[in-house]
Amino acid sequence: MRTAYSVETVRAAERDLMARLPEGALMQRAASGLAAACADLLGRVYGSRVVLLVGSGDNGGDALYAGARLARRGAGVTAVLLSPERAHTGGLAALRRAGGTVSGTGGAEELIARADLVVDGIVGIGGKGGLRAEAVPLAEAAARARAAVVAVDLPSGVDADSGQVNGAAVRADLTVTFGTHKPGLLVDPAREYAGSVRLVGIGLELAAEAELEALQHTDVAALLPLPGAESDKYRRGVVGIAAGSARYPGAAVLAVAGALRGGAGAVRYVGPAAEAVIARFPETLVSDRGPRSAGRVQAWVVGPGVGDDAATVAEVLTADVPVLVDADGLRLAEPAAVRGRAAPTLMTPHAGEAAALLGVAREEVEAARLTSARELAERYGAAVLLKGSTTLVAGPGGGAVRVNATGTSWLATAGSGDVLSGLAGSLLAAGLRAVDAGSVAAYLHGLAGRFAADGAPVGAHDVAEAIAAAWRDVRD
Ligand SMILES: NC(=O)C1=CN([C@@H]2O[C@H](COP(=O)(O)OP(=O)(O)OC[C@H]3O[C@@H](n4cnc5c(N)ncnc54)[C@H](OP(=O)(O)O)[C@@H]3O)[C@@H](O)[C@H]2O)[C@@H](O)CC1
Ligand SMILES: [K+]
Repeated sequence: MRTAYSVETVRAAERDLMARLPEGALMQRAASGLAAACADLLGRVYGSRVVLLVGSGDNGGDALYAGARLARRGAGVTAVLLSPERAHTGGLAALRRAGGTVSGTGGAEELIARADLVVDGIVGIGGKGGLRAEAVPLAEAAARARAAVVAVDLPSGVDADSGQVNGAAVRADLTVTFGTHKPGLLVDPAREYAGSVRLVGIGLELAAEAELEALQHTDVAALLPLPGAESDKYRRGVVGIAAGSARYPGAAVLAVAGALRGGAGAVRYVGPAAEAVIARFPETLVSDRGPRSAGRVQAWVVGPGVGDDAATVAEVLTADVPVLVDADGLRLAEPAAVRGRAAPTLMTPHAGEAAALLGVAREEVEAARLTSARELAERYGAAVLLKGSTTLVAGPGGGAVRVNATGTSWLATAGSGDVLSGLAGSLLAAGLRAVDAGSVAAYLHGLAGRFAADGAPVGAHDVAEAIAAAWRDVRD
């Protein structure tokens, strides 16, 4: 499991560790990891041109000490000091001893344009608000330059805890982060500024709960429902799909396609698209008698393509089994009916649907994805899967939010969400907790999207078909 901790937790762990270590030891650990990453990126350190962008805090100190290490290996290192009188004294002395030079901000843009590597030590976890005005031209020059850009701990200008970006921020090719990932490195929009992320261990012991968790292959493998020798189809769980309409039969077909690959023993379809479903998937149990009379299921999926069928949505919400609400269902569900449910609920909005549920503009959700997912989960007393290039899954009781990074932009295709809801519903029926079902489904769905796309456009049915390959890959 990859985890990310809040700045507050990092600060507390830093204090504990600093009290036990000689002064400056922690910064040396950070600088040594940073210098090694820079050297890897440069390939040949000797003779390379390195520019350090140095702010007034310890983030700048890390950059200066790492610059000193590179200078000792023969790099030409220049530090651009944003506030010369407040730059880290020890770091500055080390750089000078190693033969590095110092410059003010005048002329910095030309230095950056000629550099092989730019190290962004403007600001780290001590940053507040967006990048300050004096730092903006430097970030812009770095973006224009052909140099590789390495961010120290975080790309300067992004918010460590929320992943929000207010105004300009540094765009990095690589971020070298210390002790733990920070939420902003895993959540969009900040994540896009970080480039690839390298974690350097510095010995922090993080006592509090993580803010974010990102499942990896082994975590997903451990959560996948596998049939035992005793399992029959009913013990493996039956998932009910209340989706589709005369106008949108495809949503039903795609939700069933996802559900058949999610590990439930059987898929029961209820609604007006039974013919289309059966034609494509003859193994589906179909019924046109409404959810309540359809026979026992262990979880429901309601909403994809149901159009204006509010009655079906309301009926499913009264079920005493887990319910996944998606698409039209999110618009039609009575908030009180969701909040009043005793069994778990999983809501799966994209940013636009989440915005409608929260009564804000779509842009606000996109700018503050983590806060929005948490807020929705709390308001509705439900687990919330917020779709996007980094899908988030927040639980109703707070706690760590799951973030999924397997997604690909090829998944932004019509019907892909229907496949995801079927898949997640199937995992719910097989007995996974709502947050686990959502995050395992997002993981498999993202992976399936990558396999199906392989660099070319895909349709949602291709994604559904590739889910089996995603399972196999995870279990390998
Ligand atoms: N945690 C750990 O275990 C370890 C942490 N380490 C390192 O320490 C870093 C944290 O250092 P830190 O606390 O000195 O804060 P830092 O990020 O340098 O920024 C503060 C300075 O920036 C300024 N400033 C603020 N906002 C700004 C903005 N928007 N735009 C521009 N400037 C802004 C602010 O100015 P002021 O408000 O005072 O005028 C203040 O002077 C951490 O990220 C990691 O790199 C490692 O060395 C070892 C292990
Ligand atoms: K930085």
